[in-house]
Amino acid sequence: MLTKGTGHGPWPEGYACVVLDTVDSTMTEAARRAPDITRPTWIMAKHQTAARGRRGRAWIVPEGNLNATLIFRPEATPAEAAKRSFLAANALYQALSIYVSADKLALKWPNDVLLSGGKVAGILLESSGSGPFVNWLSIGIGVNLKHTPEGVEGAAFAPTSLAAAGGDVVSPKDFLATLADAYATQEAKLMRLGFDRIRDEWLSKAARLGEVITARTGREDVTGIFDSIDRDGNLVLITGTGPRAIPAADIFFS
Ligand SMILES: O=C(O)CCCC[C@@H]1SC[C@@H]2NC(=O)N[C@@H]21
Repeated sequence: MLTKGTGHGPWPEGYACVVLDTVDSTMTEAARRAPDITRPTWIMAKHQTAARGRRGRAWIVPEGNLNATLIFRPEATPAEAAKRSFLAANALYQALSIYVSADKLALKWPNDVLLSGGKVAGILLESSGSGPFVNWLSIGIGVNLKHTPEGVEGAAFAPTSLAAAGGDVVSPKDFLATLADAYATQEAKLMRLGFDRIRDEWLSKAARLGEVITARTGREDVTGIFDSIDRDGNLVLITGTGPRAIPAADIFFS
């Protein structure tokens, strides 16, 4: 059972953790360290000067929020590696539910965590490799623990924070310890039971499942009933012309 972690450890078996004061981005730092990584390593920074979000957006990081990247070598194809975003979302849901009532939390495809309807956490995946398997995978995670970022423009979901939603006070390092534990459990589940079980867990926490939503792909807006995610992690909408599997989009609720 997941319990509150402390930044003093222990870290999950086989994992390492590095805590830095200031970096440009923990994603960039992970890529710099990639050649020397011999075991899964969490890289946390108290401050980031050039944090990035999905689709080239900036990520605003007031002090007291979590900035961390897990880098490891998953021995997976790029498509298999990409499914790790669902593991990360499940782990975030579990970790956050230690500090705030779980009925306020929901997962939004592809990889956001909502708290009282606002975005409390985001996930960014990056990988490198030219063969059939990725050489390394980085899972970047930002969690608004203490502060709600200001100046976020054009977001489909307004940001919120654990503090704003009445959650417990927790330091980034203590939260990371809880999250690291939850993520290691997800990896073990993937190895033992396969992606279907990860997907089922994700779907059980999904926002607006069975309801009408809109996916903005960049080329078109697709509106339909949110039916499922498929075995590749695509969003499945039932539209007026039949089921559509959507690999990448921003989601809007009606
Ligand atoms: O757009 C999103 O929702 C993803 C945001 C990911 C932000 C995190 S903070 C830690 C890591 N370092 C970065 O530069 N980005 C990710």
